[in-house]
Amino acid sequence: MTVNTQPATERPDPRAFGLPVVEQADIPAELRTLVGRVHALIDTVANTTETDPAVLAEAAAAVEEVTDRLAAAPRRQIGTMVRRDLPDGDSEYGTITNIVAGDTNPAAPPLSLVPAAGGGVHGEVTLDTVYQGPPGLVHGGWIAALLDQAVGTASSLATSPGLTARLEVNYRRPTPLFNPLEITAEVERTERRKVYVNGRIRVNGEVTAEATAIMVRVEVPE
Ligand SMILES: CCCCCCCCCCCCCC(=O)SCCNC(=O)CCNC(=O)[C@H](O)C(C)(C)COP(=O)(O)OP(=O)(O)OC[C@H]1O[C@@H](n2cnc3c(N)ncnc32)[C@H](O)[C@@H]1OP(=O)(O)O
Repeated sequence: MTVNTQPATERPDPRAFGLPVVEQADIPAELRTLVGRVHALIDTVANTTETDPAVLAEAAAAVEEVTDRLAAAPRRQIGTMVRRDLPDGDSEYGTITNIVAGDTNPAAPPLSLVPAAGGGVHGEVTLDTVYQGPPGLVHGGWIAALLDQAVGTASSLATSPGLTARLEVNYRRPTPLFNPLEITAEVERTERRKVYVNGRIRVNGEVTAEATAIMVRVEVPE
């Protein structure tokens, strides 16, 4: 079995594919604050018991006004990437609106995956009712999404970026909302362009879901 790990320097630069790159450090603090406030708005709207039509109409008009004001500026190009410095001195790219870990996506949970001391990646996130499936529990699709992101990031950092060809999730226990979820993933082995990766979510040290995945590394044109 070959572990065919490419050094980080061979990772493709998204600019070579015509994708704009934003430095994470250059994202304005005020935009981050706005993203957090909009997430709070989503959570609040999803849970409000307000029924007064005047209050609801006023809120909708206020949101529309802010949306129109921000829409006056050009939208980002689809596929815009963000380059992040990692604690180990390496760096990674990800789409800036990635639904699981995008810096500017108010629907994304505040998940940051970083290299783990023993290899692979780890991150921690606490989910609110925006991600609810069964009462008080994280939606199974979102559990898969978190694991997909973790195995994809582990594969990308250990080798080079790829697409998920296969993801098998084993839901062992309910994954609760409002509890810190510890997410880890690591590469098991590599065969040509296929990267076999394992990941899991733990709550209070107990595994609630685990995944095995095959990532297929994207071919970079010469
Ligand atoms: C630029 C910078 C980007 C930075 C990104 C940061 C990432 C962050 C993390 C993001 C995380 C989020 C991630 C997401 O959300 S990724 C989004 C969800 N995934 C997709 O949309 C993928 C859709 N599928 C495809 O595009 C193609 O099928 C792929 C690309 C996967 C392969 O098509 P391609 O034509 O390229 O390759 P090939 O057919 O020559 O096959 C090559 C090898 O692979 C083996 N194989 C193929 N399929 C399967 C399968 N289903 N099970 C088992 N094995 C499979 C195949 O047998 C062969 O093996 P071998 O003959 O060598 O033994």
